[in-house]
Formats: sequence, structure tokens, C-alpha cells
Amino acid sequence: MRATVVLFTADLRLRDNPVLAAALRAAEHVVPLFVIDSGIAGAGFVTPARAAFLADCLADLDEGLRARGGRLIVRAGDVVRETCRVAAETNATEVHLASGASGYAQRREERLRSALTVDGRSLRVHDAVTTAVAPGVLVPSSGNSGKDHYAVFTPYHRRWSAERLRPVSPAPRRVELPRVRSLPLPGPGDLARGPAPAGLPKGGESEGRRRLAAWLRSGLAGYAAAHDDLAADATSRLSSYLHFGCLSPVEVISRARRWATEDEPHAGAEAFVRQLAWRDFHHQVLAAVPGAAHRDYRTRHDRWRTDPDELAAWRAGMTGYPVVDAAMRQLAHEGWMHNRARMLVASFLTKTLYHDWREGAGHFEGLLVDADVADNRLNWQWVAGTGNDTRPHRVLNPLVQARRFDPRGDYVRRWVPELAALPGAAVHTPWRLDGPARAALRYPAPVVDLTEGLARFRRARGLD
Ligand SMILES: Cc1cc2nc3c(=O)[nH]c(=O)nc-3n(C[C@H](O)[C@H](O)[C@H](O)COP(=O)(O)OP(=O)(O)OC[C@H]3O[C@@H](n4cnc5c(N)ncnc54)[C@H](O)[C@@H]3O)c2cc1C
Repeated sequence: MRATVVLFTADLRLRDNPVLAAALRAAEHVVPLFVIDSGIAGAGFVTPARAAFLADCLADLDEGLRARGGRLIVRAGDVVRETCRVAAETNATEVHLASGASGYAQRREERLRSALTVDGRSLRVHDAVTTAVAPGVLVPSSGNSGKDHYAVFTPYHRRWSAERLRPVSPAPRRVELPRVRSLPLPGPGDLARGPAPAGLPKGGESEGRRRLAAWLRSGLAGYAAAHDDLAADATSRLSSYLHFGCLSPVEVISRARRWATEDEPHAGAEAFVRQLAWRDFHHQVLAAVPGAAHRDYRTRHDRWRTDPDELAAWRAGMTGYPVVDAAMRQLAHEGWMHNRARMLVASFLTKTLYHDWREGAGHFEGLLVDADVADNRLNWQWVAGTGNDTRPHRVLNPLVQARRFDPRGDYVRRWVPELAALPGAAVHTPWRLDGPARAALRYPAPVVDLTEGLARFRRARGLD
């Protein structure tokens, strides 16, 4: 019987997975393979939070495959060597893989293609698996964008919105496997050392689908009005499920759009789908400019400050600016942070303190479950003004942001217990308390004066 291999990467799902569907069409026997990739672990990308989430994803995928007559085959080591080995052991003629945007994913694809060709096998790469619209599909005809990608979101979004998405496909009924050796399914401790954050969500396709259904039922309607409200926690929290591919972006978008037309055109669905366009936007930028993971996309000739104490205070949520500290503590506790909070802590680090965006991106990657090279690195660059923001020098004032997006102070009180007794918006300005009340809080004084920070940034960028 003919066999083919599916190499699962950032597409850990059975439903609406074009990679798996194509492999099943191509051969009677399919080997669903996951390689615990020494290259990814070696790059420090498998943190305790992501290891715990990934272990859940693999267990759920295995369960789904077993219910269909198969199971997940697990190997460990160099991803190319192990994949070729499995293909040889099972006499597979083809390997199927989802395309990826990062430099690592692009190199993996090239290496795999050459190694398989040497063995007389072929690699089939599938697009629109990890993104809704594949990088390179939408290319600007002219203007202030790159040649092979859009550098500005608004025109990209216009084209993206008009794009017809492929139809959503169901999970396969049966997956038949040839005889093949597998390692046991890894637990979190086999993938990374150290404890995962206490507030970590469960990973996997089943959990992702439960959350998507609940979100469409009772979250989406209020999204446009409430998504920026820090205390309301009114966003989908689907990012980690999308990052690991437990959910298909095509399916999420299609269901949100269908929900909107059933319930008449809806601002909530539109605003939500727009955020998913941002995701594709960053992926197409990174696919065209993989070096933007490490280098300025648009240099501003910054000579970033280094101050280890300031950086440590920012990381620990001890800057003396309550909304910044609340967000940094939420990150440490949950492995997730609200988008508005990500923007304001990133602006605080890169503009008010004027530290290198790579410091912040690296810290986020150490803790975020949804940490994604494209979304993390390019959002950091967007906020730092070295990326695709059309207003690269804007600075978010944490006090103004706090009053606007946490007007009653509930978000801060939830995450900064030292300040829990301060009422209403007074929680945002603890430095205004008189001496003894202030000292009793055991909460640090601000690490920087906002006016001075702003002036320093403007001087550094040559704006004054
Ligand atoms: C400095 C910084 C770093 C970030 N790092 C990441 C990251 O590593 N991984 C990641 O998935 N997102 C990242 N984001 C984007 C965004 O903050 C998260 O996707 C969002 O907070 C996830 O919560 P949610 O699923 O509830 O989002 P929702 O508001 O429900 O949005 C729905 C989905 O749209 C996508 N999305 C939303 N906003 C953005 C955005 N600005 N850019 C790209 N995609 C977006 C996500 O997939 C998200 O799940 C970052 C943003 C900033 C400012």
C-alpha cells in the first residue's frame, strides 16, 4: 500500500487541515508525524508555558487520531533527519507540510526538500494552513509598500478583505497507519524544564474548539465596544490556539463572518476579523523579510539605552506605573497579556525608557504561550517605530492609557495587590498619596518621569 507522511508543525489539528486532507487523498496509509525538534528547543523557544500547552496539543491530536484508527507518531532530534528516516522506514513517496513564514520554517522547508529529493521522494507544501491568506498571494502593484509584500496595513486589509477564502473541510473519518515506531507522547517535563505559569489554559484542538464556540456564542457580539477595556477581558483569547494551529484561521474567520450575516452585518465580527487580518499581515511581512525577526525593518538609527535596573523593574512589574506593572504581572501569571496592555508596556520600554525592542520581544517570548516570531517581533517593531506603523514616533502615555482603558482601576487592582485598597482611578497615581500612606503601600516610586522620558525619546529620534 502507498504511504505518505504528514509532518505536523504549527497545524496541530484534524479539522480543516489541508495538509492532512491532501496526504489522505494521496495514499492509503498516512503517517501523522510530530518531531520534537532539537533546532527549536536549542533556540530557547520551548519554554515551560509553551511546553505545557504543546503537550496538551499533542495528547489531544493523538486522541483524535486514535478515534479514527491511527495515532500520532513522535520522534525527537533534527526535524529533517527524523522525517527522512520515517519516510524511508515506511516507504513513503511524499511528505506533506504546511508552509511557514519565519526564516526557520523557510530553511526547514528547503532542507527537507533537498534531503527528500536525494532519497527520490518529494515534499508537498500547503499554503493557507497557518494563515488565512498565504504570504505572497497579495502583492502591491506600486506605492509605499515592498515589492513582494505589503508594508502598510490599510491597503493590505482592503485587498485581504476581498479575498475569497478556501472552503472549510471536516476532520477525516479514518486515518490508517503503516507499522512504524514511535516515542511515547511527551509530557511538559520532557519538553522543557521548570514550572509553567499557574494560570495557563489547557491546550489542544478540542479545547480550542470549545473556546471558539463559546466566543461566537457570547463574546463576539460585544467585541467592537469592549475589546480595549482591560478589566472586561472581552477578547477571544484564541491566540495560543491559532499559534499552535489547534484552530484554523480560515475556519475562525469563516465562522465569524457567517455569524455576522446570520445576525446581520455586525461591528463585533468585523472588528474581530480585522484583528485576524493583522495576523496575516505580519506573517506576509516576515515571509518576505525574515531578517526582521532580529533587525530593524526600518532603521531609525536608534542608539538604545541600556540600564539593567530599569529593564529588571519592567520585567518584574515594578516600574511604579501601576498599569504597566499589572500587565507585566498578568504575563508572568497567565502566559498571556491583553493587546492594549502589550502595546502600552512595549511603548513604555522602547520609547519612554528607550530600550531596544529586542529586549522586550525576548522577554515576551520567554513567557507568552502565543509567542510567535511574526506576531511578536513585528508588533514589537510596530510599537518601537522601527516597523510598519505609519506614525512611528507616537508615544503611549501610560497614565492616559490607564484612565482611558481601565477607568475604574479594576485591572490594576486585580494584578497589583499592593494597590488593592486604593479606590477607583486613584489606583493609577499612587505617588500622589501623602508620605505615610505612600510608604505603607510598599510599592516602588516611578522609574522614570514621563515628561523627561518623552523629551529624551524625541531628542534621540531627532524630532525636536
Ligand atoms: C508587543 C506585542 C507583541 C505581541 N506578540 C504576539 C504574539 O507573540 N503572538 C500573537 O499571537 N499575538 C501577539 N500580539 C498581538 C495581540 O496582542 C495578540 O494576538 C492578542 O492580544 C491575543 O489575544 P486574543 O486572542 O484575545 O485576541 P483578539 O483580540 O480576540 O484577536 C483575535 C485574534 O487576532 C489576532 N490578533 C489580534 N491582534 C493582533 C495583532 N496586533 N497582531 C497580530 N495578530 C493579532 C490573534 O491571533 C488573536 O487571537 C502582540 C502584540 C503586541 C503589541
